[in-house]
Amino acid sequence: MFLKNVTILRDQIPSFKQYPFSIPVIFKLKKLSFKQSVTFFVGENGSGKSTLIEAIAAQIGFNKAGGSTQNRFEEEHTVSTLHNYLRLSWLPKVTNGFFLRAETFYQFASYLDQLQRENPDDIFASYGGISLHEQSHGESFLSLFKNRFGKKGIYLLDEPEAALSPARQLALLKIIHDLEKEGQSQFIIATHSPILLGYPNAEIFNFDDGEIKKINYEDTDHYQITKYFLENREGLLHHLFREEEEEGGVN
Ligand SMILES: Nc1ncnc2c1ncn2[C@@H]1O[C@H](COP(=O)(O)OP(=O)(O)OP(=O)(O)O)[C@@H](O)[C@H]1O
Repeated sequence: MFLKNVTILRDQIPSFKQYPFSIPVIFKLKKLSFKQSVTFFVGENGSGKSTLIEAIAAQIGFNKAGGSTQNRFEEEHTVSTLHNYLRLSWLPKVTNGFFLRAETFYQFASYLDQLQRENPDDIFASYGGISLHEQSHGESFLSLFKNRFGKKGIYLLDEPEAALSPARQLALLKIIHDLEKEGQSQFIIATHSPILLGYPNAEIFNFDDGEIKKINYEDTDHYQITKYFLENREGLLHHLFREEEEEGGVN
């Protein structure tokens, strides 16, 4: 693994009253240390996972909307300035890698199409041989993982499960495992997937409760809610729908 610590330069932050510094986990963050080659960020929607992973990616020099240090496509979504206030500690430093942002993957695929049109080189060769637009969403994600990942590098993935079937999520676990066992890759992954989170020996950081804290796999909501749902589906749904009916019953 390469990235050891992310430190936030708190004394340089102009105001904690505005996004992204007002997000509770960012407000409290001082330093995050990585001990394993695979780290997961989990937490409720809106808890700040994407904001932090995007800032780490930007501080490495990756395109904030997804891609590597070479990719320079225009992102349409607003990005935070958090990266300007992060210090990354490496041992050793790597610049190779990729930032997968599920949200902007479509734009990234269009950018590759444009590069392919404008360049004599076969740009698609690193992405499975054909345009990512000509593959299904899930196929294109997996093509990226299989073909573009591999060299010594750091891979930041924001909700990679977004397009992947459960079987393909298992395939991604295998790809991560193969890359990690060679000791050449580090992964930081924001996810809601109980399958991905089950990766062995990963460190999981929970963004709930307003502070980033380590959590065991079995203690995550993702594990517990999924397990409970699968084991008690009928009862849980009955309870859930009855509560809803009772709440909306008067109308
Ligand atoms: N560009 C923005 N401007 C202002 N607030 C923002 C912006 N982007 C995100 N936020 C807010 O910051 C908070 C954290 O958002 P973020 O996208 O990091 O959450 P997340 O944990 O990745 O959520 P999810 O699991 O839904 O992807 C949310 O409350 C969100 O509304």
